[in-house]
Amino acid sequence: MSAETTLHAGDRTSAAPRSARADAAAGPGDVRVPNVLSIAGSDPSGGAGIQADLKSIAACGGYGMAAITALTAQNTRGVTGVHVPDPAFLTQQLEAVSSDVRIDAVKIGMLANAEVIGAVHAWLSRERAAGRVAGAVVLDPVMIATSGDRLTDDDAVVALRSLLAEADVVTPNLPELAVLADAPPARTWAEALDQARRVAAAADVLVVAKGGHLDELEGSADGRNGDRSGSRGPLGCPDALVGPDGVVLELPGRRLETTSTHGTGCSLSSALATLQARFGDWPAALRLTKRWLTRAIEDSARLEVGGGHGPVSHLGQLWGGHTVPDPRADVGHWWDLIADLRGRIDDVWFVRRLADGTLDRADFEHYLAQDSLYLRTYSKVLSRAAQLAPTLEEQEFWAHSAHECLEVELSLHRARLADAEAPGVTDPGATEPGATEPGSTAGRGTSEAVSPVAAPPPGEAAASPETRAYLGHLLAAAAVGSYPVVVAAVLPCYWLYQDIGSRLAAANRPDHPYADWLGMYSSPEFDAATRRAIAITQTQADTARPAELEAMLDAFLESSRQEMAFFAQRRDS
Ligand SMILES: Nc1ncnc2c1ncn2[C@@H]1O[C@H](COP(=O)(O)OP(=O)(O)OP(=O)(O)O)[C@@H](O)[C@H]1O
Ligand SMILES: Cc1ncc(CO)c(N)n1
Repeated sequence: MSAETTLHAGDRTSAAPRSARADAAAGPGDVRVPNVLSIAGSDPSGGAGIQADLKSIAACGGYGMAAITALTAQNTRGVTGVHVPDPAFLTQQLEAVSSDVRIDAVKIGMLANAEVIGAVHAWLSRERAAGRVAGAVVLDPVMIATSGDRLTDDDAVVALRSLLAEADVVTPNLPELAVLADAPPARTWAEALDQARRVAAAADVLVVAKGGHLDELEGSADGRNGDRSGSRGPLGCPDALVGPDGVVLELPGRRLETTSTHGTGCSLSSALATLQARFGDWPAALRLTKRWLTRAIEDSARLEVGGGHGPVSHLGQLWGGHTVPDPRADVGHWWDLIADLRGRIDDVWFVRRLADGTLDRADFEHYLAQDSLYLRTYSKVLSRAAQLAPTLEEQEFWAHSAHECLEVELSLHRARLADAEAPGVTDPGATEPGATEPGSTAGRGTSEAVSPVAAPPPGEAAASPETRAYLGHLLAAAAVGSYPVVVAAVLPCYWLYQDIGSRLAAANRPDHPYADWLGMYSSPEFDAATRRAIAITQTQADTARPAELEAMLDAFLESSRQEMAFFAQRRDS
């Protein structure tokens, strides 16, 4: 493992993408285009080998180079011949590249025999020592093609094991993993993960365990591998990043019903090398790689190539208007970026006291009054989303949410007016007649179950500076933001509430002073609305250009900060 990667290996455990705010600037225009060298065999049918690598590198935003280790005669049905040029000529190719071009990442694929492995090993050690190969090395220990044909001599395995130590990441499929672990093929996904950990520890590398071959495991013929993959349900296709201490990142995946998986291993390893070079972080790179590859497999349906195991559509996402893989286009990455903030919300005095039942009634009422003001305007911003929505279905979703918000606000308002007429009714357990039903789907639809609260002065409560600041941000998005920006701005109000709500609901107990209210804090309807808002935002991010993505992420992060400040506000502020 190189010094460079050992450094990043520190990130293994934190799994924290380097792309904290500034580094999230990941558009093709913002990030240096890495020079990525593939050292691999040729597949003339274009789906695997260097052909797949060059397409994958390009699709992921890198400049691709290729030194050819072997020429295969193959197509989607199988391999009919292999020609291995003199390893000295491979060395000549490699030196031609490294003597001239800065190499930001290396992907190593098919190495047909021990001599070829030796040539690559010698070149790599030399060039790394000289500082001419500074980037990470991803080794795909190719042994057998998808068609079942062998691509590597048996005696090459020993040499391949010694090359592992030069790599930063190794990407074996399940049969190859067993060979590297010198063990019988894993019978379960858990066993595969354990083999991966042992290989990682022995060679001090990271191992990507791939689930592509899970369906071939003994007993998987029924189409389910629940106990085998550690998850119930239909046969999945998980991948995992495993280090010497165990799993660093496990990515569940859907298993796509397709025969177009020729070259998926080549594509995965070269995409991973490229995205790691762009973002400097293995977990983030693997997440992006998996997302990209899954779609490339889906897009294979558009190709008509051969009659066997067809290739994936490497460039289909670009043809369809999507961006080059960019963490900013992954709403899950946005959520990761606010992990610190999320961690701190639970410690905000208001949330802590709400959870443990020590929240002062006057503080609770202040919060409800501000929430009521907030919801009135938030509803207008949701209406703006409805106005901009590109489909009837999305328009309906936002309009419905806007309506729910008003219902909640009106019930709060009525509750306070009723209390103003009947002062002294402060039993927190009582229920306000006419309050809306639990399970509102509004973005902040959590206040409808408000029990009669001590009456504030009739009329309007003044908006606090925090309420004003949050609404100012949302109104600005509504006034001049595009649909993608508006949906990104309203999202934290759903997502953070849903997240906190589930923890608050868990903290509830029958004698809690705000038991009714906490009980309403999470509901299946609100969960569903949150999922829908996330999905809509993700769809917009999928096709957003870099500048738009930046604006979406900005809007999301600012709303998240405002949510935090809203919770943290004090009565006398
Ligand atoms: N049917 C599928 N649906 C979804 N993802 C898949 C499917 N088959 C393979 N993959 C994904 O493709 C990648 C390669 O996995 P696999 O285990 O097939 O590697 P491989 O055998 O080295 O590939 P190759 O076909 O190039 O030899 C992994 O990310 C895996 O999850
Ligand atoms: C050249 C080449 N490399 C790797 C693979 C594995 O998919 C293949 N089929 N062909």
